[in-house]
Amino acid sequence: MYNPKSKNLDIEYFPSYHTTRFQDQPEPNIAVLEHFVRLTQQHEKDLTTKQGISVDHMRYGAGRRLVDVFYNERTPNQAPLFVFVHGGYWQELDMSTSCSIVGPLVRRGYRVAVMDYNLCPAVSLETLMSQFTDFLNWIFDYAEMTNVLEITFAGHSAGAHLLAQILKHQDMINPQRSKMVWALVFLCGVYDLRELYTLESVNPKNILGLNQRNVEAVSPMLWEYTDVGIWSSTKIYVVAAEHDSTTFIEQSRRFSDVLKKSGFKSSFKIFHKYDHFDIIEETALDESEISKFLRNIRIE
Ligand SMILES: N[C@@H](CC(=O)c1ccccc1NC=O)C(=O)O
Repeated sequence: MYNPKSKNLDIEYFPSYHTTRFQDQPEPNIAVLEHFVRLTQQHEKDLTTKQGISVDHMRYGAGRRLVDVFYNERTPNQAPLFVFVHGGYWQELDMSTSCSIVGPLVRRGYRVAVMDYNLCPAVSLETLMSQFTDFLNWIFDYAEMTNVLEITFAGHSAGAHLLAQILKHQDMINPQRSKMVWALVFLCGVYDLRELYTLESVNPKNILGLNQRNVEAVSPMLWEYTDVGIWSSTKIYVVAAEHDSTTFIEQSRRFSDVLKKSGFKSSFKIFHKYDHFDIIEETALDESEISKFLRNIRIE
């Protein structure tokens, strides 16, 4: 559907097969994932032990519904808030691998919230999505309570998919809230799950709980967006990595088109040289291309 030339959808939907790194290893796809987990866990440890960053542990619900908020002694009271939603195909990864983005943003004056969520199959994808909208409510309440004036949200991969719900729930996001949202950054996401849910590799034993009837309702590419006007001051960036599959890159391109046609201020961008994983790993480096992009959003 998104890559007419593909003969193997399992490969199209497995980001680790598309890295160009670790080619000297017997299985580069396994090596890239191991490296990602090791490096991002180190990033998380370094924040508090080496970088003088403090963290408040909070929760928006039971189980894994956690929010960690990071700041340092120079963080202003009304600091802009940056919220990160991790990926892992709704079934893997957690807070310990999701804090790479924190350091450079805290050093630039942001308060950074990293959220975690209950994973499939403990919950179905539909339940996870509804718990994610509870999180959105929670974070806007938190922002209002702490006098935050400006929020940017970023989601990676499955986290970008979850984040797309912010554009749909007009009942919850009133104009006062949408005006606070400076930017939405969708990194390397999937927005149409119709091909993906049929794949045993991505959705083993249907742990996502999807079928032909509910798959469209969980596919942001297929949603109808109304009340777009309340988002007129929010910039939307749909970002893909050069070394992601054609399917992933095309999903991002088409999702940005859908948003633009619906009336949002969306732009599509391919980040050269990055793959699905180092685009996140390098958010930990103050001078990487992805870090420069993220901090320039505010002054663009
Ligand atoms: N098992 C997958 C891993 C994966 O999809 C993934 C890993 C880290 C962060 C995001 C991911 N994908 C989507 O959410 C793979 O081998 O590509």
